[in-house]
Amino acid sequence: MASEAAPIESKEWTLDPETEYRFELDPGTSLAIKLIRGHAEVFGAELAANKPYLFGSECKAAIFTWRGCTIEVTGHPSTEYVSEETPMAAYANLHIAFEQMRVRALRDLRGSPVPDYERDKPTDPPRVLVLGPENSGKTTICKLLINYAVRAGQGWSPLLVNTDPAEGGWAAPGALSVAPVHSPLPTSSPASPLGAAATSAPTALSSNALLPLAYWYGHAESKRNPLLMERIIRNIGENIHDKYQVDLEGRTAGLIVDTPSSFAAGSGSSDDRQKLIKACVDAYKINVILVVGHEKLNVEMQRTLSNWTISTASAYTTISCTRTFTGRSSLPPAGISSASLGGETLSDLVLSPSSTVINFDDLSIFRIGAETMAPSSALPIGAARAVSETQAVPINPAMPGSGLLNAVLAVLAPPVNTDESERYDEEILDLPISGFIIVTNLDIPHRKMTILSPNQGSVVGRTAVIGSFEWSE
Ligand SMILES: Nc1ncnc2c1ncn2[C@@H]1O[C@H](COP(=O)(O)OP(=O)(O)OP(=O)(O)O)[C@@H](O)[C@H]1O
Repeated sequence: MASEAAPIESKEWTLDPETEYRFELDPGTSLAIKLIRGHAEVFGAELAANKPYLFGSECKAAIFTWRGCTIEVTGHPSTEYVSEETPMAAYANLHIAFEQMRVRALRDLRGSPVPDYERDKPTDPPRVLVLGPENSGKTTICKLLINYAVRAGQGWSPLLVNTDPAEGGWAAPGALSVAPVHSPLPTSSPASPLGAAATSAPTALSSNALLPLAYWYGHAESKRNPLLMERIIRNIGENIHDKYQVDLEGRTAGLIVDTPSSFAAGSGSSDDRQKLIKACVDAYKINVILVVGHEKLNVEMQRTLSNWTISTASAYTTISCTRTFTGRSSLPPAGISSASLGGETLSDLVLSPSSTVINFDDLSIFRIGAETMAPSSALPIGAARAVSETQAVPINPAMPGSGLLNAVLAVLAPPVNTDESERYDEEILDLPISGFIIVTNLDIPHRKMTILSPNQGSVVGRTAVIGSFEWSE
């Protein structure tokens, strides 16, 4: 029998007010952090005292304290140090400004008296678009501002919109999503930067309160199919609009939109980039653009979108993070038997995907656009595409080279309206995701395929869409 690993020694760190303990983890290692004295937070989510929090999967994060604290760290991070230079004071100021906007919006909605000094101030809640280069800390700022809003004690549930398909928000990479956030979002692993949600986590979790609405884009890069990206951005916007029509108070909490780094710069066409930024501005009625660490983009935004408040936040330069499909749970360092990972008890985090064999005809599978798609600007003048970017092309699993083996597919929700006369050609683009499957085996002679799914529900009769993500163990 293998002997248990010897407990790893713990180290105490005493942090002065407004400083942070930063760490980075190597692959396969984990770290447990316990708050011993004082108050501390990780990207805006408060740590409870005397409870070990587990970090894994090459996580890179910081424990910040406003008033000083002592933490106990168990594990061997590849880098650890205390930084006195943090952008937190600037972020807190932003939060205060947004909080005032929310209060004014709610006061206006309820018809409450307005103090004289506030009479000329706008009454729109903050609808913030966060732009910036790769690893500049965009997702972190979104999370922090959302966490401060939900902690304000006013009952706000701001919407967090994720338009970064490489990240996938609460769904799998390739998805764009939105969810109202009711409680602080945890940090534990770069594989699930926003924590788990009902659609991606085991059923026992408290984070199941988070119910995102997600659409399938299917690729990591926005330049692959900007037209489809734009359509999904607008679809999410329409859903938000519909929600706000029936939830007038909910609207006053505002929203925060995380974007991919390709919106700030990149190898794609700058026209497409500008179009996608404008699609976000229109679809989410953005009134604040927050540019993270990108002076040139800040100036460009001021020029093109002169009516908005543009703020620049200082960037945190980072190493790149590996992201995985499911965000497997990390094992705690030796000596730590119970800990919380991303706000959840470790024992609740065992995923149990189910494998099923289905007939080829049980599922209708499509690809949106052609498999390889040159941008429209690269086509010869006058040339038309054989397959348009938003055309749903059926895939026959019996055809060799279908690309289905090991592919990640999004299973779409059935159309709400089943009236045949209401159907339209591109309807498939407007259906949200209801789950994911991976094709693990194709048996062409018997016209059967094996699928692996995190959900137990049947997919028979459903529509699934392939993208460019492949599953690998
Ligand atoms: N103050 C900090 N101390 C330590 N790590 C940090 C700090 N701020 C952010 N990070 C880490 O840096 C990494 C990159 O940050 P983040 O994901 O927010 O950047 P991003 O701009 O959204 O990245 P991408 O371009 O991939 O979308 C994350 O792992 C995050 O946890």
